[in-house]
Amino acid sequence: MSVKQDLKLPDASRILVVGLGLIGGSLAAALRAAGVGREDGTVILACDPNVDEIRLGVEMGLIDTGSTRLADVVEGATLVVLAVPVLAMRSVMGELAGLISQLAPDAVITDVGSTKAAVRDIAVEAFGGLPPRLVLGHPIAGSEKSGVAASDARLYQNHKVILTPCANTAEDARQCVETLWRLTGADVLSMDVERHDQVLARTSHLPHLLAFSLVDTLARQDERMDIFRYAAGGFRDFTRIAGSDPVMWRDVFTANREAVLDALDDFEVGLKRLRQAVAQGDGDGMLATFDRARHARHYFESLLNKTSYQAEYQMQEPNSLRYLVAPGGSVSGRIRVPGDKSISHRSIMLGALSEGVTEVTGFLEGEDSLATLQAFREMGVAIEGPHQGRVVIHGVGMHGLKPPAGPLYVGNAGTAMRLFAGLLAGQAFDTELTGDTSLARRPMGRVADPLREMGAVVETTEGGRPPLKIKGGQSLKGIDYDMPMASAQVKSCLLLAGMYADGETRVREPAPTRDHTERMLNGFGYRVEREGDTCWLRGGGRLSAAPIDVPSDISSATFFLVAAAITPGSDLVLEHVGINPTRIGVINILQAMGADLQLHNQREVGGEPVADLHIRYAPLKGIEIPTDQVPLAIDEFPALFIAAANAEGITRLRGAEELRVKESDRLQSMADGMTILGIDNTLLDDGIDIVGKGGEAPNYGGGRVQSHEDHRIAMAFTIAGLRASAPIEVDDCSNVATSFPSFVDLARRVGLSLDEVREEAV
Ligand SMILES: O=C(O)C1=C[C@@H](OP(=O)(O)O)[C@@H](O)[C@H](O)C1
Ligand SMILES: C=C(OP(=O)(O)O)C(=O)O
Repeated sequence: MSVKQDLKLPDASRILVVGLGLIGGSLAAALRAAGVGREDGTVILACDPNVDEIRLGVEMGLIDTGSTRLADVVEGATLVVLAVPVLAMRSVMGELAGLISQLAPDAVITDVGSTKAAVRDIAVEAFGGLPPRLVLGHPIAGSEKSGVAASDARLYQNHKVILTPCANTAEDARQCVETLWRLTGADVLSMDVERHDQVLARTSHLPHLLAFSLVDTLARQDERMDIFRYAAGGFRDFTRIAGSDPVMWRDVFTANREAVLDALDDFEVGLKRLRQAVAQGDGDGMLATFDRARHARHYFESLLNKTSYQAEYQMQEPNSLRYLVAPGGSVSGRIRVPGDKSISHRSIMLGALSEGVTEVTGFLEGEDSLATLQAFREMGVAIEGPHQGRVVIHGVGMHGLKPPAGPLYVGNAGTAMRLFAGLLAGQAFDTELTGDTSLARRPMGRVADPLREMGAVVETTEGGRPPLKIKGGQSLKGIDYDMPMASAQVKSCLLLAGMYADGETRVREPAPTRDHTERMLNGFGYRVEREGDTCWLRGGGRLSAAPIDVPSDISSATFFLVAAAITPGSDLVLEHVGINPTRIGVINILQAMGADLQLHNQREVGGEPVADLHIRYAPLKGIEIPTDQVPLAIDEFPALFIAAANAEGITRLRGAEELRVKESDRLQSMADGMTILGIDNTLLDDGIDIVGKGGEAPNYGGGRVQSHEDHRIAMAFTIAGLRASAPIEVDDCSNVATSFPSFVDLARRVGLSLDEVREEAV
């Protein structure tokens, strides 16, 4: 479902298109198709040096009238669109500047040039400064065809238009140009002029240059007839754009010379590397490049098509997926939730650093673990998949990673950033780790400080926040570290750095935390010892590839355990769930509350215990959560709070201040949402008291709650719908894809009544 703003240009506009070619003509055609002109009295005019183009434009019904002379058509124009090649802009703007007094008083001017700094500089020269009502723009659409005859009303539909407003650009003028383009069906976004030119040099100008060059090179060769006669789809796909307008492209390369040369230099480095791999028959080198490219293309395509959560942050658009949960129902069936997130991250990390090939099954194809996978591809590791949870990692050994070309983006994943910090501190090259807005708020001093004690050079921003800049080539030494908080991420970070350090790295934890890193290191032949609350390893070892079967994530299973536990009539089996003793706090807590939860078919897969969990509804009672269970259930509390809201009596949680530094402040986010639903709660610094009514009637009302960029908050309030008296709406739910991409499907399959609403940013 999509909610579209009612788009409208002011009545009786006079839109003047200067340059009636493919771009200007298609704009006019799209405006006509959107009804502009017929009902609202808007006139569309054009100016073009070619009288035939004007005549054709009128015949095609695109424009009302036109002229070859600007002076004939400027009178009273409210919106002027300069759709001429970049280098023609100088004379057109110069002429327009002389006629400016004839435009309507608040007239807006915009352009469609493919490079923006050059157009801005021309405007400054022509108008003696940048007019506040000039909004520079660039529709990213085109075709190898040219001329008004090729106009296409759908040319801009679902394409991007980039506006590059400057500091003095009037906001109402920008809005007017945005409306103009949105009427054509385009997505409009803004960036600054310089960034636009850099980005376009790489994504548009460079590919055009390559296509022109390839076709020209082949066309000069003797056997050219044969080459073109037998050209297959690949040649056609690659060279389609070599049929584009030469004048326009000459202008683009002239106007954006520096950025294009930078892009070309980078390309030449990559091409040389690939040439060398081909010359030396370096199959692994080729595979690494092709595989990285193939997946990068897929990854970025999903970002651009906005099928992914990260897209919303990278494109700087608000998170706009809302869940609508109908009240009531019950859950039943037999399901398998996706693979464990913690183990999935680690499988890629250790697989990449191993000698040999690691095959992973059950890998979580969620955005957090995919970000880890992508980061290793960017460091030269060949990784096949994921395909239905299967990933094959061609390990490069402890010292085989290559410097990435830019910052490594790990999205929403705290685990990725903290574990990477340790691993990258031991590399020979510099790196930078960045993440989304939620991750940018999370504390990284907890890893940066002990890493510095080990001799690492790690820079954070103020308050120890991301991005992290890690200097390579440092010699690390082992430390004996007493962790101030119970954190598996800090422990794992130090163990990973410890592999690159001199001597022993020892970590003492104040309470047991998940031990997947230790188990997997041992499974890969890297010895980690433990005595009581301390574990340690010695630097300088090696990892040998080993197969990994990732069990289902108990943290994802939790949402359905709680759903069944609170809903009369429920009976559900969750298959193949990881029940590592450091993760089973949720089982212990639910059982202590009176849940009818049994473990069947207990077995071990790849060093991790698993079981099928069978849960049936039984009345729950409020309890004091034992503090030793807190680290063992740390990610499960949002869902457990919903269990508490349906239990009889008060549930008290203490010693859980770590919840405040997750994807959101989970104590606050849950308290806010519960208050909206009418669930009685008292928030403390390190915990919360929740008063549940028990019984089988609805225990609270409905309402609209926020996820605060936190997947677990979103899912917790979704299952709350089962016992609400009215619908619950949960805002900001795209982040669910970070850990549980199939959540909605599975929720519906077991019996929740749940709709997804996607809203366009307004
Ligand atoms: O090591 C891990 O995979 C994780 C450790 C926990 O974080 P902390 O180490 O910050 O407690 C947990 O909350 C996170 O979801 C995953
Ligand atoms: C805290 C979580 O993950 P991370 O720290 O990796 O962002 C989580 O998944 O609940």
